[in-house]
Amino acid sequence: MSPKPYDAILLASFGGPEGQDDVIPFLRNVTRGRGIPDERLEEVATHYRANGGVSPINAQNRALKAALEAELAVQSIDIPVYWGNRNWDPFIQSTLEEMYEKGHRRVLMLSTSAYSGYSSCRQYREDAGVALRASGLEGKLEVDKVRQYFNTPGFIEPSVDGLKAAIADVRQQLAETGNPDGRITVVFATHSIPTSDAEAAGPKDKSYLDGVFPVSEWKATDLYSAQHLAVAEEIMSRVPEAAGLEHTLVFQSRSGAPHVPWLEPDINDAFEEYKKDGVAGVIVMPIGFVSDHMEVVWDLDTEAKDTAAELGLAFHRAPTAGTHPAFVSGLVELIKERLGTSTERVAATTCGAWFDVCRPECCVKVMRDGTTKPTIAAVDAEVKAPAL
Ligand SMILES: CC1=C(CCC(=O)O)c2cc3nc(cc4[nH]c(cc5[nH]c(cc1n2)c(C)c5CCC(=O)O)c(CCC(=O)O)c4C)C(CCC(=O)O)=C3C
Ligand SMILES: [Fe+2]
Repeated sequence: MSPKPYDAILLASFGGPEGQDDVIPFLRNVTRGRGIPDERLEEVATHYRANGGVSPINAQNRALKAALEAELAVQSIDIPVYWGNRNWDPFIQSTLEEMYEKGHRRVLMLSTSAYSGYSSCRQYREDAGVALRASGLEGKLEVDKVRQYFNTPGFIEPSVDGLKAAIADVRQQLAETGNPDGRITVVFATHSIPTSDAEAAGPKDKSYLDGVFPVSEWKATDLYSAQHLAVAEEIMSRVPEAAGLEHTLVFQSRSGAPHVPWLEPDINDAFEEYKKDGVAGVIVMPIGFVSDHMEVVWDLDTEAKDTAAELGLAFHRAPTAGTHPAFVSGLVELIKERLGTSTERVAATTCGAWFDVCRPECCVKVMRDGTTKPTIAAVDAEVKAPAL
């Protein structure tokens, strides 16, 4: 897409509760209209309750916002960063209203979500589309979106550092238990999603992917999984110490009704299989996430770690990108790309730079009433940019 003089950045994220009283209202916001059983909500509430009702995600987003502001200042790029969430205060709609009141007219949205898919990409486009419509700012405030960045060097590099440290740690753990040559599996972990969402990920007409991520390169699976597999392979190839280690992609944090199929295997079930196969240690690489939020500290550092301990597997969980300097400067590169001050569209992996503007019916989700929600940042977006 041709560059534009954006006048503000919207850091868009998931949001999380900030105290015990927020937990249930937050979970209701997340699951509204999605058929998540009450028992699952009660179960997830206990993860937040154990942490004082506070999700780590908001502090992590405040830190990311500060790190982006600092890097923009170092590079003398004069553009303010605002923050808004899908599920908790400050909500995307109130942030967009504030931005408009302060005089901004061309906003570039940057989300804390790296891959294609409904929850990861399209739902952020809907959040903005719905907010513009509900606030009456449709046609008055332009909101575009930074491309999905799973396969940018800035997203990959923190995991390269993390994998190196993890291998050293697990080797040490195994040596201490008298098994220095024990088999290690590198387990790349991401959020499970319904298989129907995985199949709908990316442009509906897959021929749009020719020259970006041709179907011939991800024949065996869906686009969401294929993007993760490409990232996993790229990380493995950048770590010489990982040569000879096996690696897999697993899924975590499944919700939804039991009869609805979600991507598998679950990380805990996978650990049992590895144990049976003679694996001695696991390295968990949480590549599906951008910060060490609740899905990481609970589902991986608590549940999966416990499973590993019960099975007698050595365990190490690598950090997410967080505020790693390579990640922060990589995000600034993506902003510069859209401002037109950097012309290089960087991409790592066999997959090329993703779309700035989504192709028709990308990651489409039809609601229960048969309609789709208003979106931005797509060739078929319902909410049009104003003629400025
Ligand atoms: C792909 C994906 C990402 C990764 C990409 C991205 O980062 O965007 C992600 C991130 C996150 N998911 C999070 C939390 C939750 N996700 C839930 C439910 C769901 N997630 C889904 C998918 C994803 N989720 C889906 C298909 C559902 C079913 C309901 C629905 O279709 O919406 C529920 C409901 C209860 C439950 O069943 O778990 C909660 C509480 C938090 C915040 C953590 C914190 O508070 O620190 C974060 C960053
Ligand atoms: Fe989630």
